Parts: sequence; structure tokens; C-alpha cells
Amino acid sequence: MTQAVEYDVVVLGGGPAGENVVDRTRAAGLSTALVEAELVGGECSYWACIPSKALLRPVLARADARRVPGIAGAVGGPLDVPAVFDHRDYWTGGWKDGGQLDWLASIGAHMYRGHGRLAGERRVAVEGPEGEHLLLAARHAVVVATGSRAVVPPLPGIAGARPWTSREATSAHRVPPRLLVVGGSVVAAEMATAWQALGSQVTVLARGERLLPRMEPFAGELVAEALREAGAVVRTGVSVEAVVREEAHGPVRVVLEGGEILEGDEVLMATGRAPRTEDIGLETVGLEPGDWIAVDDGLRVPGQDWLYAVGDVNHRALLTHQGKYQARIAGAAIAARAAGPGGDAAAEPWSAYAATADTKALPQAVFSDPEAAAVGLTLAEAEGSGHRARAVDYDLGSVSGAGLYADGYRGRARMVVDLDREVLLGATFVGPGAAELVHAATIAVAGEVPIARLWHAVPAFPTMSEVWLRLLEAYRDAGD
Ligand SMILES: Cc1cc2nc3c(=O)[nH]c(=O)nc-3n(C[C@H](O)[C@H](O)[C@H](O)COP(=O)(O)OP(=O)(O)OC[C@H]3O[C@@H](n4cnc5c(N)ncnc54)[C@H](O)[C@@H]3O)c2cc1C
Ligand SMILES: NC(=O)c1ccc[n+]([C@@H]2O[C@H](COP(=O)([O-])OP(=O)(O)OC[C@H]3O[C@@H](n4cnc5c(N)ncnc54)[C@H](O)[C@@H]3O)[C@@H](O)[C@H]2O)c1
Repeated sequence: MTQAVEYDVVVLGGGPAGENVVDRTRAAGLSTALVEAELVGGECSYWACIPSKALLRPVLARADARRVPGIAGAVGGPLDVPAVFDHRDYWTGGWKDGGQLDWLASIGAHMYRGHGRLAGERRVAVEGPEGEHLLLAARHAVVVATGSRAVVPPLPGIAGARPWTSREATSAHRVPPRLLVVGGSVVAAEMATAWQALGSQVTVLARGERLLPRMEPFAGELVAEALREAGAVVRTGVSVEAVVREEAHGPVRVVLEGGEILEGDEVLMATGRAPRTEDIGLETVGLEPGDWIAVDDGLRVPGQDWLYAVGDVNHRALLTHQGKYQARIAGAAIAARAAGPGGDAAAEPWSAYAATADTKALPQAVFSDPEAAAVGLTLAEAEGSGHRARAVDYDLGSVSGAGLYADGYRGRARMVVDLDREVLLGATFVGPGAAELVHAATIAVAGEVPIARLWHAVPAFPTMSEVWLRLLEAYRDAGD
């Protein structure tokens, strides 16, 4: 039997969630090992949040400038595409994780590059890049943070069609003349916005009736309208039946239900995520390989007091900031329990040891043009979960701050109020620059700030945040 190298904590997967667990357990003085198969920083740093936002920033900055008199004339031309790619490459560190390795060393964490698998209780086996094997043992906790990968639906022809997933869409160095995008959610909306502006003729094929299906209906409607104005084709209610590329360097064809065939140079499958759990030894601890890992609010796997799962892999909220939040909570709980029998880590809602905001106050910002940002419940979700709720809407473009931000500003805001408790259940903002509006709403929802007190949170003039005042006035004037 191989001698195990012992640590207090072993973290499997070094994406944003895993890294933040390491940060917290090291801060508590616990010896910690991190096992990472690819690059420390994970999907977010190299093939998701960071490169996508680096591609989108020049797109949104140009779009904003084009709506401001005095500068609009100077930004009429195309984007400098090689410079946009350089900007994106800079932000991914050229797909190298040297900076992250330096940080791990600086906090005294040990990093093992290789494929990790659970090997029974408190054990992680690591298979290194040269096939070498090592066993790690955790005195206090193992934290699984192996994230997720893109789902490619098993459609006829798809394997040979070499479709793009989010990885290629965020790392490509060539602009395909025609890009077909299958899916209608966040990856589809953001990548359609980016690649249409970078020079592709984009066609979005969404099977639902609108884009951004998890947000208020007006979000997807405004984003689709703007994509069409930018020259993209947006089709909703369509179902893709096959994806075929007959010649290796030839075009790709998408066959729709009913037989219609669309041709492109690349096809992006923006069709959701699957857990990276099929080969991480879940069967050695009685869990099902390939499944999302269910956890309680304390981020522990029920029945296994040493096993935690944070980030995408637990399927609570597939967002970096939420994975990092879970990591801070799991790290604090592990440290408290490691401190001894007196270490109290009861997962009471809103305590330092419970991931409460995942379900009650989850924010998301989508960097399409216009941006769409939301927190908490939509009206439909509030009503569906039994609240007596009212939605109050306001045309964001009527606020002076928005009018000054951009000529002809188009946008909309909605707050959803719990009529029994007079607190906010959710809020949505759509419009240029609207992503920065959501954090104020997150504070109001997470803090359950009474509407009566929100009147005293006076927005500065002339900022877009004055929309809060207008929403409160609209709520007051609507009566009960
Ligand atoms: C295109 C795109 C854009 C996005 N933009 C945003 C955004 O703007 N904001 C936002 O909040 N979220 C965004 N997301 C979601 C975000 O990327 C994820 O929520 C986040 O990366 C999850 O972090 P994680 O640490 O759980 O997992 P990951 O980032 O997936 O990291 C998991 C790590 O575990 C490693 N690993 C897996 N299996 C093993 C193993 N067996 N052994 C060792 N290591 C292993 C992987 O190599 C990886 O490094 C975006 C997603 C996509 C696809
Ligand atoms: N700015 C951000 O916060 C940001 C940006 C990008 C991605 N993300 C996160 O990454 C995750 C992945 O995003 P996503 O957009 O890929 O997935 P998603 O799960 O949000 O949406 C998947 C979409 O694909 C469609 N779909 C699934 N199978 C299909 C099929 N066979 N044919 C046609 N359509 C199909 C679904 O109807 C849905 O609209 C999400 O959880 C998202 O929140 C966040």
C-alpha cells in the first residue's frame, strides 16, 4: 500500500472555487494540498468569464461610445480585431498559470499537477502527467471543486462536425465569416454579441421562445432586438436535429426540425454544462460517477462529514462569484471544525457557515449589448413560489443619468416586491452599463431592507441609480 502524504485539507480542482477554499484553509493555518489536472484558475480564467469579458469589453465600449455625441464619429469603424485578441490573450496569461502557482507558493499551499480521484474516505489518488501515482490523505476534509464542462448534445453528425464549445468561442484566434450559435441562454447571448461585432455573420438558434430564459422576459427581448440591429439573425422556437460537416475544411450544416438547412463556417454549441465527475472516484465513497454532487447548505455531502463540494460541481449556482462564496463558507466551516470539539460550524441560514445567498439572493450580470443583470426572483418565480408579489417597472432611459450615459438610451428596470413583508424579492436591470446596478439590489434583497428604509438610500444625481427612486415612486403610486 502506497504511503499517503498527509495534509489537513485536500482540494480537488483549482478553479475559482477550489482556489478560494485553499485561500481560506491556509489563512486558518491548515496545511492544504491542491490537485489540478489542467491550469490553476480553472475554466473561468482561461475559457469562460475572463476571456469572454475581455472579448466583450472593446465591443461594449465601442457600442457605448457610438451612442455619445462628440465621440460617436471617432468610433464608426470596425474593431481592431488582432488588438482585441491580444487583449483577451493578455487576460488569460497566454493560457499559462505561472501567476497562480506563485500565489499558491506564497501562501504555503502545495500544488499537485495531475488527475485526482477520491480513493475512499479522506483519500485522494493523483495520477501525474507522466503517469506517476501519489496518494494524499486529509486529516480534516476533502473538498471537490472539479467544476463543469460544456454539454454537446448527441445529435446526428455532431462528432465529425467539430463544433465549437465555450472553450473555442472564448479562445479562437480567427473570425469565422459565418457563425451559427445553438442555444439561447447566457453563453449564446454573450458570444453572439462578441462575434457579430468581431466580424462574423452570426445566426442564433434558440429552441425556447426567447433569449435569456431564466431572466424576466423583457431581458431576452431587448437583447434579441439589439442583436438583430447589430446584424445578427436571431431565431427562437427552433429545434436543431443534426449538425454535419462533410469535408474537414468545408462548411458546417445545421439541420432544423422540418428539414431546413443552415450553413456556417463554425457552429457554437452553447447548450449548457455537465459536471466533471465521471472519473473522480465518486464510486469509492458511495456516490454516482457523472452526477452533480448534492450538498447541504453547509456545502457538505450528506452522510460524509469530511467531504465538501463547492462551485459548479454541486449545481447550486453555476457562477464564479457564487462558487467563491461557497468556498469561503466551506473554508470557514472546515477551519471551525478543525479547531476542535468546541469549533461551532452549524449551518444556520445567513451564518458564516451556510450558503444562503445561493437560493435567496443570487446575482448575475450578462455582458451582452445591452447588458442584463438580475438578482433574486423574477415575478413568475415569486408567484410560483407562493409569494403575494408585485412587479414595478420603469423605463431606464427616462432617468437623467441614463440619458447622459447614452443618447437614445434603451433599457428597463423591474423590482419585484413581497407585498406581505414589503421587501424586495428580486430586481432586473437591462441597458448599457446596467451590470453595475445589480449590486445595490443584491444588498437590498440579501439584507431584506424594508421598502420604507430604501427611500432613505438616496441615489446620487445624475447617476443611473436614480432608477431606484423612480421604482419606489411607481410602487408607492400604484397603492396596495
Ligand atoms: C463562456 C462562459 C462565460 C462565463 N462567464 C461568467 C461570468 O462572467 N461570471 C460568472 O460568474 N460566471 C461565468 N461563467 C461560469 C463560470 O465559468 C463557472 O461558474 C466557474 O468557472 C466555476 O468555477 P469552479 O471552480 O466551480 O469550476 P471550474 O472553473 O470548472 O474549475 C474546475 C477545475 O477543476 C479541475 N479538475 C477537474 N477535474 C479534475 C480532476 N479529476 N483532477 C484535478 N483537477 C480537476 C479543472 O481542470 C478545473 O481547473 C461562465 C461560463 C462560461 C462557459
Ligand atoms: N455572465 C455570466 O454570468 C455568464 C456567462 C456565460 C455563462 N455563464 C454560466 O455558464 C453556464 C452555462 O451557460 P450556457 O448558456 O451554456 O447554458 P445554460 O444552461 O444557461 O443554457 C443552455 C441553453 O441551451 C439550450 N439547449 C440545451 N440543449 C439544447 C439542444 N439540444 N438544442 C438546442 N438548444 C439546447 C437550452 O434551452 C438553454 O437555453 C450557465 O450556468 C451560465 O449562468 C454565466
